[in-house]
Amino acid sequence: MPTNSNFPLIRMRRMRRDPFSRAMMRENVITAGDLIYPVFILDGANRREPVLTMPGVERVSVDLLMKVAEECVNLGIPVLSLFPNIDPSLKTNDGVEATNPEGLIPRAVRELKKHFPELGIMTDVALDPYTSHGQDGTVDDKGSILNDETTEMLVRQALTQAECGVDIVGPSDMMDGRIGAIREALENKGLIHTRIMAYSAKYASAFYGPFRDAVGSAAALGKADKNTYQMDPANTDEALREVALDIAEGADMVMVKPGMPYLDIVRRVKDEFKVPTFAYQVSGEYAMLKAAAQNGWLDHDKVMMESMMAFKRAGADGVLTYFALDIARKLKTQ
Ligand SMILES: NCC(=O)CCC(=O)O
Ligand SMILES: [Mg+2]
Repeated sequence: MPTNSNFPLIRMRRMRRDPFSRAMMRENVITAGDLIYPVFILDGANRREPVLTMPGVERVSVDLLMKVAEECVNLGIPVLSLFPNIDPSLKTNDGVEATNPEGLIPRAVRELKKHFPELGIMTDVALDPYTSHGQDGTVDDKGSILNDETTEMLVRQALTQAECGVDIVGPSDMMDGRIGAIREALENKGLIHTRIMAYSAKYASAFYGPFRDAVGSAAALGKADKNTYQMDPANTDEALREVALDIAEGADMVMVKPGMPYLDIVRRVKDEFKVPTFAYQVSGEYAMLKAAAQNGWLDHDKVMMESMMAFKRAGADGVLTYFALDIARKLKTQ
């Protein structure tokens, strides 16, 4: 026995013995209010297409999106986040379709706000669903992603979204200076209530693979990578610098992405800045858990809830997750 042990005065198992004492000492809880539900949408009416690499996830047309929104409201999920699958004929080098006020996302936002004014709506500010090459910005003839030209387009995209009533814009592109540029443009237009959730520490991750199938940018991107703007998975201090810059530029909330493999970053960001901090359990994380569960290798609901608890324990104030409906339904029956 080590000399500093107080055994048997201290028996850690005493408090774990019964459900009531486990409940008394539980440090974290999961609620529906922690969830943000990312939804893929496409043009047309009464259309739904399964995303084959994300079992249980579909792309839906705007009319069917209303049913999804209704379920979010009924389950107490506060925010729905929209991602578009854009018709290839509308894609260009500069992704200008992202600024079309009659485009898919603006139409969806107006429809949602008309029917569910109390539901928070978040939109992605990024050009990859709209570009012919699948990068998040304008590409020059040497293949470089142009920071400042891209930022101008992102500002126009964010204003288009804010003008049709979106509550939260989520710039996910990792261009330098875009949070400040978007915040200034929103203020200048009197759009002072539009919240910004900055994808501040977004890593160049292979866990995004299924998402690129879902929005239809995978084929265009091919074998290219996003290493010149998204972060190197080897770094942590750099994430803190990115977050500090986005807060200084006017972000209301910051995000770390991916989620489970980057919980160390979530914890460092929360400890350092004490601002609303979110994590994105990305498509590849979802696909891994779903595939293992489908094979009978993992218990679906248990790993889903445990992964959510891991985000809470790491300090996340909320999580964007494709499991959001499943988690909220489960909470309701518990
Ligand atoms: N801007 C949003 C994403 O890139 C999501 C990635 C994923 O779910 O894999
Ligand atoms: Mg940055």
